[in-house]
Amino acid sequence: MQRQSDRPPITVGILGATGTVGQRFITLLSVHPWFAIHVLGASSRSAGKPYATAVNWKQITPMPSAVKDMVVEDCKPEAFKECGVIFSGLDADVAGDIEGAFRAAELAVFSNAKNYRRDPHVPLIVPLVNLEHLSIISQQQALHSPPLKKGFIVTNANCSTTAHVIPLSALERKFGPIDRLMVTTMQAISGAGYPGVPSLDIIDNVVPYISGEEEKIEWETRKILGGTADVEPEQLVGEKVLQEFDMHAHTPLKISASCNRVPVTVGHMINVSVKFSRSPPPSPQQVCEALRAYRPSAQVHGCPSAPVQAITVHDEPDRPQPRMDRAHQDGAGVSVGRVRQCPVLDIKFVVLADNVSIGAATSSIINAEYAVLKGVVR
Ligand SMILES: NC(=O)C1=CN([C@@H]2O[C@H](COP(=O)(O)OP(=O)(O)OC[C@H]3O[C@@H](n4cnc5c(N)ncnc54)[C@H](OP(=O)(O)O)[C@@H]3O)[C@@H](O)[C@H]2O)C=CC1
Ligand SMILES: N[C@@H](CC(=O)OP(=O)(O)O)C(=O)O
Repeated sequence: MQRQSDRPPITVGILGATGTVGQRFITLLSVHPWFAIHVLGASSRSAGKPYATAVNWKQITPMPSAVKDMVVEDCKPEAFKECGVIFSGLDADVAGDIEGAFRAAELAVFSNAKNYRRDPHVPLIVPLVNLEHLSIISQQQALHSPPLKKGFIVTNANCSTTAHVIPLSALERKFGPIDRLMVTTMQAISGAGYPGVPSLDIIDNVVPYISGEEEKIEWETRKILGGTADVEPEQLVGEKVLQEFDMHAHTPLKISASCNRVPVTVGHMINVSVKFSRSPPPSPQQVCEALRAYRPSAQVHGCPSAPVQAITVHDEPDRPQPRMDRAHQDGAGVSVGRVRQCPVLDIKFVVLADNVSIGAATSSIINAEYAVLKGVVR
């Protein structure tokens, strides 16, 4: 079989290319071994302008020269019809209609937006956790009217959900199901896009509310770790495939999330406390060993953007910290620290993830890499 690295690059389009996530897509894809940026799309405010004029570039690396003169397109499928893959960093207010139209036009869409995450026939994939859920794409295509041959939508999760399900997946694979879970987030300002939270609201402050976030984290965690949780029975066409991976089919996961916005630019930190179904629970040392040994299928299958180490475990008592640890491995993995016994549940720890990289763009890219390896992108 011919390897992807021996083939011509796959042309890709980026929707929402001027935004926080779109800019990270450009940074990562401009040096990608398989994908080549072909078209950039954004709102009518940006369309028709050269990318360098339309965008307010906020990455710490310079804008890649190859995109500077590309003229930004409206997000209409015709301009993207040559693309093998579409990455979407669209504002959720418009992502539903636009991504739906791209799918109907037989385009393969990898989305960061929340709009389709709860659809039972759309995979919600954190690539260091549940790449196997990609297998429900064929059902999504079959159910579309008319049935689709190449078009589909794959979503990745909320950035906080992504951060904590990675260590949770490592623990469940080693020690069996988690029974219950409390998470408290400290979310960076960049999570709200640009310009995001007004400076007068966030400097010298913590805001203990992010609209819709707690419900999303609770629901998404159950869909990712529990396969089909909360899906109405009549919608369960994807059930058969997902149940195979569902550790919670008979032991529903109980989860409570509390979300806070903190004055950090990039990097979501989450305090996690877990109770395992099994008794006695693993010790903190066993937990650290399981986290360090975790090797998700993105690594096993050789996805080029997968981090070498999925979970970096810190022994220092005051790590991870956003400023010091978010850039580790280009933000493609997560960092865990302060693994210790919890006197109320079993074990508690803190996890840090770059919300724009593994929390968004990097996840989409690894999902697409895996889809290429599996022949789903044609
Ligand atoms: N930031 C983060 O950490 C994360 C974000 N997400 C999700 O990713 C998506 C993008 O987020 P983010 O980059 O932060 O958002 P931004 O607000 O920074 O960017 C939004 C993008 O959408 C485009 N857009 C807005 N309106 C329209 C329209 N009517 N038609 C076409 N394009 C439009 C904007 O183009 P223009 O510049 O022309 O207005 C811009 O490119 C959102 O759905 C968000 O919820 C998910 C995980 C993490
Ligand atoms: N709401 C998240 C980022 C985000 O956009 O999430 P979602 O894609 O789930 O709407 C944050 O503010 O940090």
